[in-house]
Amino acid sequence: MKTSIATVSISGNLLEKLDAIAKAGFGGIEIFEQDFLTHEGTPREVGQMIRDHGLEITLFQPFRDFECLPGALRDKAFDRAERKFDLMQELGTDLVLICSSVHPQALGGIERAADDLNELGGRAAARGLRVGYEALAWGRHVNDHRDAWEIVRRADHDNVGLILDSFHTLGRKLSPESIRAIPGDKIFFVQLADAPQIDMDLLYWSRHFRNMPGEGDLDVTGFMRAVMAAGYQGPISLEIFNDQFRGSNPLAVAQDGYRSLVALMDDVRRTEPSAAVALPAFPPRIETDGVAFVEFAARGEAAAGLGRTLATLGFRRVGSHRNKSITLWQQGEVRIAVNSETEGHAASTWNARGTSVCDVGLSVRSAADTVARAQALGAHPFGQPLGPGELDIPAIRGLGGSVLHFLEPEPEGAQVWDVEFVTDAAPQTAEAGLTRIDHLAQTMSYEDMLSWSLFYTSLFDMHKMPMIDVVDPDGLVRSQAIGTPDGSLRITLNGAETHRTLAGNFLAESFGASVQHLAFATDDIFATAPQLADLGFEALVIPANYYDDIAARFDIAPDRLAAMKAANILYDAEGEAEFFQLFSRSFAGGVFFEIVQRGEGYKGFGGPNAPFRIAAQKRLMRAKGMPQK
Ligand SMILES: O=C(O)c1ccc(O)c(O)c1
Ligand SMILES: [Mg+2]
Repeated sequence: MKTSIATVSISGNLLEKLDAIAKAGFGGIEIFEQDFLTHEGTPREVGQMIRDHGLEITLFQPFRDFECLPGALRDKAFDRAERKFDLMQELGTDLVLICSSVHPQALGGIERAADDLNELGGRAAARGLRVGYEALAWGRHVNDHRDAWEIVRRADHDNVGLILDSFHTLGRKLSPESIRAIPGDKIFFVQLADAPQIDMDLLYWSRHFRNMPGEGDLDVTGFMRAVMAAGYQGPISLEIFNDQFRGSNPLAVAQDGYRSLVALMDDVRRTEPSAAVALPAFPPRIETDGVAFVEFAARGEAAAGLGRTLATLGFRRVGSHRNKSITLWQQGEVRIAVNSETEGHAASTWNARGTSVCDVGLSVRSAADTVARAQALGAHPFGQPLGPGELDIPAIRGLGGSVLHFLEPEPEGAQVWDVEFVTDAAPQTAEAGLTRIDHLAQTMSYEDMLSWSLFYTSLFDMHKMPMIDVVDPDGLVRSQAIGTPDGSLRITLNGAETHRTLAGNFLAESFGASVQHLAFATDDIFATAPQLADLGFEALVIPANYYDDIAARFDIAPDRLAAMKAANILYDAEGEAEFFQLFSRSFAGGVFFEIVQRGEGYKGFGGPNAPFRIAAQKRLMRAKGMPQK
């Protein structure tokens, strides 16, 4: 599979872009004219520099306002094209993209456009070059790939072909199915982009909001299935105009692009089996059964404090590591490790971020398959030296310095706790009915949210839920939840735009840690709450106003409401499905725990309660004089 990306998709100068694109694994670039013009160096030198990076120039673009011009303007357009042909030959590329004209004087007419392209095809052929024609969604006369194809068909020249761009087709809500009937060898090039479904002017949407396939709401897979069914065998190229990406880390964006392309083409070959997709075999999206463990890096008094907090939540200290300074806490299926090592991954996390989650273990059917898919998508395996008797549990590096371990179902999966940990003789303390991890909440800067959701949804069988706004009194936090179809693993990704929000403050305080809270499930929060109180748990205090408000909004029996108020339990409902939650106080720069009772069919996370929770957390921070950015 020949992969390619338009230089306009990422930030930096040309050299920085090429370094990032080559490192991410792409085979070629669409050179956007401006990236070349602003570079110092002759076209020949630029071409050489690109090839020295192991990259091919798959396309030179864009050539604008070519077809259907009258009189002298038409002659001028052909002169311009000849000059660009000179340039292409110097650069070393044979294909130019002509996008449909937006020129105010462009005349319409399919035949006229076909004649112009036929003549241009002749001139290109004389130099061994080819011309591709693309319908811009906002083209003056041509704005539909079916019209562009009709023009190319009538131009009837071996050196003239069609260029398809998923955005222009899907953005205009055109069906891609007609593409199946186009001869594959007349499709010269394919550009891919996704976009969030927002109703706005097409040109503005395209130039600012495109994103990687899988990051938006368009059916790019359906589009590409039609293209492959047509027999297309050329480069598959990303052309992403996105304001955020233009200002982000070029390597991170290029790696996301590569990941999105590979995941997309894997989906295409699985759903369109007749299509010839030249991609090495790797396992399909991985099904996971949820979180097997969460590991904190913590030392000294903070580690002891974390242990005390876990005890007030009903966790029992069940063991300590044979060789390392790690304690293990358990309740129901929830396992939490507290790692105080001074070497290795936990130690480097602690050095960089202080007390924070350094590792998450997920339950999967095959850890080897999970690592194989992750590697195919560009992730790196993670390992560190094993001590005597330690098991080599497969792991990868996630985003933002995180590590993910993969554990297989018991009995094999249980081994690590039996083999590496010595059972503590600690007295059995009371549990509080916590059964499993309902969800993990990760915080990141707003601009990294798409990366994180793509990471999870391309590797695992997880789907995005609608994005919601969490209202912090000091700014909005965007929240994107993702989950497995059966809800066994749920993750909320919270994107903070300012350090003044609670989420942003956590990011600043923890120097970019990601897991900000863990939510534990209970089957009966009204039984759990008094048990927690007996254990000395201090819930986050929710003001009386909140309970007046939910009494007005929902039908809640008075004794139920009183019990909720007494235990600081918050409430939400989706139809008949109810949801209850309560929170711990924060520690370590803003980490906290949540306890939820999720009624059958409730899909959310208590979003409407977030402002109350955040305001209460901020009150506590102010009372304690904690730093607030
Ligand atoms: O926004 C544009 O002008 C533009 C240019 C070239 C393309 O291939 C495209 O899809 C859009
Ligand atoms: Mg395009």
